[in-house]
Amino acid sequence: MASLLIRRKVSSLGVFHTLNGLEGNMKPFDLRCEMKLGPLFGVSNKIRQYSNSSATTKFDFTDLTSPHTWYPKARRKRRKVILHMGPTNSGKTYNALKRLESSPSGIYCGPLRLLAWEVSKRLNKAKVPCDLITGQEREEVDGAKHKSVTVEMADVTSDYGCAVIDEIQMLGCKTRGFSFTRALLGIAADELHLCGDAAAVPLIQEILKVTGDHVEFQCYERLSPLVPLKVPLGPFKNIRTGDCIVTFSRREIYKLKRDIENGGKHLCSVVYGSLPPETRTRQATMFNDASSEFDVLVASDAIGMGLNLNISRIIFSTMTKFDGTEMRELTIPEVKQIAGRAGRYGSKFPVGEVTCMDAEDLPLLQSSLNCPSPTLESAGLFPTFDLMFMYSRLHPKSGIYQILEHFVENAKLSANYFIANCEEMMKVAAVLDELPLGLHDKYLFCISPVDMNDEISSQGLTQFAENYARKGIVRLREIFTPGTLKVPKSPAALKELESIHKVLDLYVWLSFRLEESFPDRKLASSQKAICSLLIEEFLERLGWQNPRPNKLRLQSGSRSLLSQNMRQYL
Ligand SMILES: Nc1ncnc2c1ncn2[C@@H]1O[C@H](COP(=O)(O)OP(=O)(O)OP(=O)(O)O)[C@@H](O)[C@H]1O
Ligand SMILES: [Mg+2]
Repeated sequence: MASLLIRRKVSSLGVFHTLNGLEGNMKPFDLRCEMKLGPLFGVSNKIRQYSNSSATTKFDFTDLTSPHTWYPKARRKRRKVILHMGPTNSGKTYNALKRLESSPSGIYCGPLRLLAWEVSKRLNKAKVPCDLITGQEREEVDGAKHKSVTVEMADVTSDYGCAVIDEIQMLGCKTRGFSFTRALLGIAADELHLCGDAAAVPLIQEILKVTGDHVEFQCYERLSPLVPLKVPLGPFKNIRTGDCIVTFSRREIYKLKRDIENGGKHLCSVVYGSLPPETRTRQATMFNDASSEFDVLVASDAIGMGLNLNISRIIFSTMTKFDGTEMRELTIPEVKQIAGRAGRYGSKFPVGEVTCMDAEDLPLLQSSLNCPSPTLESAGLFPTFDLMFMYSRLHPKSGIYQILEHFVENAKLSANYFIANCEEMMKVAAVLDELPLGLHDKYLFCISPVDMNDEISSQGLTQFAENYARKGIVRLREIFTPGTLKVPKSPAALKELESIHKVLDLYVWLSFRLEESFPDRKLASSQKAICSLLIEEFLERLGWQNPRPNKLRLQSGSRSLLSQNMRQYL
């Protein structure tokens, strides 16, 4: 590992990567939304007084049965909630965005950075100034009254004319669901548009019974047909322009890319979860661009939600995926979401097709497409920091690990909710409890976008937390030497560069929350940009192995462009 001076020895990186399509930065919400209450991220005086008083002993902080009361600003409104429900590619998001565009102020909350990016671009193009805000990005536009954000960044402290929560069925997700619940209960908008699968309707109705909101429905039908094919793909020579091959392991993605490119007819863009978001965006853009030679996409389910790509046919290379614990078959919603990327209305391909590489998988594909998604039973929930803080006042000896464990084991919930899976946070908590940090700092590190299954990423977090605890200031150069990044020469080196990108990304994330203690955001951002350009250069070089002279010429042209792009960062 050239550039990261992580103290402990990093063993070889044999971790099996799951590509579950979730954004790397999609850790739980940004505290500051709730935390405008006081200087130290909002542990307000009111709460301090309250938590010092004898009332704390009588109050059960693990009682999470009325989460709608956590958001007084939203509760002061009688929101008009419009449920846009229907299958993929039916215009749900399109119609909700039309309302957003025409409102004097608004916020779009999406599950993916790519979607937030697409929406901010669209609004700005329509002359509606719109900020883009994700965990690690703040692109502010002069005079903007609109924001496009990843759902974890949903703002529950401001007033909006209109809000959109896209892919609302994600509130049933074990790890990220609670951020959707928070946005659903907490956004103070006159109009709240919820887009998603009809499987979420009964649950949303139940949840909103206690908020006093007015609920309306708009049901949608697919705008263009999706045809499940009766035959599998067959040999790779049957691949054609506009195809997207879906697989769930990083290794398979690169193998497929190479196999297809070796055929000499196509170049492949790739999109998967652990690629830097900006690289994913550029790879998707390149595939979407008819004038680019990258006419085939090889992707994980990172493309599976809401995105509008020029895909004519989805080909499942497998119908099973490793979900972090075990290999399992794809669920009905997963199959529908992924298949729904083919033949988007208004794209180059008016009819979408879907098939598998393996004939044995066709029956599962067919049955999944024909079945309705199972109705959602409950939504994710997670205690606010204030509740944890008050609980900690009663149990001053408990570390954050014990506090989290206590909430997970003892939280009282109504039937509409389940407590979020916070195993990842608890892995971080175990490390942090060794350090002399306050509860809030620990909480902040716990919700940061670290990937604890990635050794480099988790050691980056440990070093940031240790240096922060020791000195109160963390200089990037203490663990990173700028100028040492290189184009990866092997898949292992590529993976390492992706991990380095994650550490730099973590630094940027922390710098937005602990500005004075993490002062090198500019340097971290520029090194991040170099990482993603080097990764892209590696991806393009894979393409050059292709024995097509005309493509070679084109690619070397784009390489010099890439080098120029890099020079501005170096
Ligand atoms: N009335 C319309 N006029 C023009 N284009 C439209 C219209 N409705 C939808 N579209 C286009 O059709 C495509 C699919 O629409 P949209 O993204 O809203 O579907 P969706 O139902 O949200 O799909 P998903 O469930 O996959 O998110 C988009 O490119 C959108 O711009
Ligand atoms: Mg949509």
